[in-house]
Amino acid sequence: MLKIAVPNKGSLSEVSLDLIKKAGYSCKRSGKELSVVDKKNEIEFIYLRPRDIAIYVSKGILELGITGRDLAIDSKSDVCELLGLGIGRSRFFYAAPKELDITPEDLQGKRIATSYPNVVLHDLAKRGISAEVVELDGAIEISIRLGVADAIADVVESGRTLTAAGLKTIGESIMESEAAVVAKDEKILENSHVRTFIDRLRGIIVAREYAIIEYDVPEDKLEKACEITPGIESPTVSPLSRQGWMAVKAMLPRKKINPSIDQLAELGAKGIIVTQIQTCRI
Ligand SMILES: Nc1ncnc2c1ncn2[C@@H]1O[C@H](COP(=O)(O)OP(=O)(O)OP(=O)(O)O)[C@@H](O)[C@H]1O
Ligand SMILES: O=P(O)(O)OC[C@H]1O[C@H](OP(=O)(O)OP(=O)(O)O)[C@H](O)[C@@H]1O
Ligand SMILES: [Mg+2]
Repeated sequence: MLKIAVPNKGSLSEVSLDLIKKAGYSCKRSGKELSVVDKKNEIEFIYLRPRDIAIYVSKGILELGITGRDLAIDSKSDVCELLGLGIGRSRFFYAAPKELDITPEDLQGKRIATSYPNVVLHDLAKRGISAEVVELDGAIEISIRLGVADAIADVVESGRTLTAAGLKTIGESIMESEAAVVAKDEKILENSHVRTFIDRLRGIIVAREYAIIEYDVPEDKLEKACEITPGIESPTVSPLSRQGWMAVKAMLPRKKINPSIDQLAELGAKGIIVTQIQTCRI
């Protein structure tokens, strides 16, 4: 039976489990079970701390895992990413008290608090900076005020935690992260259950990024309309019973929905409808 590690807590847990559920798998725990078997799909979902997932996968103990790219890098485990999931997105920055006017190069000889020691040590080495890395488990932002560090390196999402602690980022982001499906290597794709799992998750991710747009348009405006909604391969075009009018249907990136509706309406399109996609295979 295929064994897949899923995050048991933290920022990635709920979003990953929701994605797996929408892809038609049953992985929901009723209590504190450490694993859930989906008999129908022959998969065992193992609940692990996201930080540990890449370790089990790299050793070949579990075939797949869902973890953060940054956590996998920091664990120094040898895993490859089969699919970025577009959830749990974050950036990783150095930060210091907002009144200090410093750059990462000024961190020489300083104490830097972080939960990602390997990421930070690697970045400091790249910059040729020697600094002390103070490893903490969480609440990193308060470590400067409490006197154990001069600067921090941490995950930033909205930036609200930094602002609340009177800190600001310094320098460019060191790393961008999202949740991803990881495996020991790509050979695992020879397993049909693995391919199905990846394809189904991809279906949900693509469905979240696209919508279906449908509208009617005068035949002489069809070419221009198809340029606005080119779809993936090409739009579906069918004649209306009303002479001189065509119906068009296409997939459209969500970000383009409103500007495209404006342009189509301007062109003379009527009955423009946009619907959500639940899942897809493109
Ligand atoms: N706002 C966020 N805070 C922390 N991690 C985030 C955030 N947004 C996305 N992530 C990602 O979630 C993963 C960290 O998850 P993890 O469960 O280890 O820590 P956490 O979410 O801080 O949970 P906790 O501190 O409660 O254990 C990383 O991949 C990180 O990039
Ligand atoms: O930019 P923001 O949206 O504010 O999010 C980033 C913050 O969230 C996380 O902390 P978390 O809440 O997990 O607490 P922790 O520090 O104890 O891990 C992370 O370590 C940052 O502190
Ligand atoms: Mg945290």
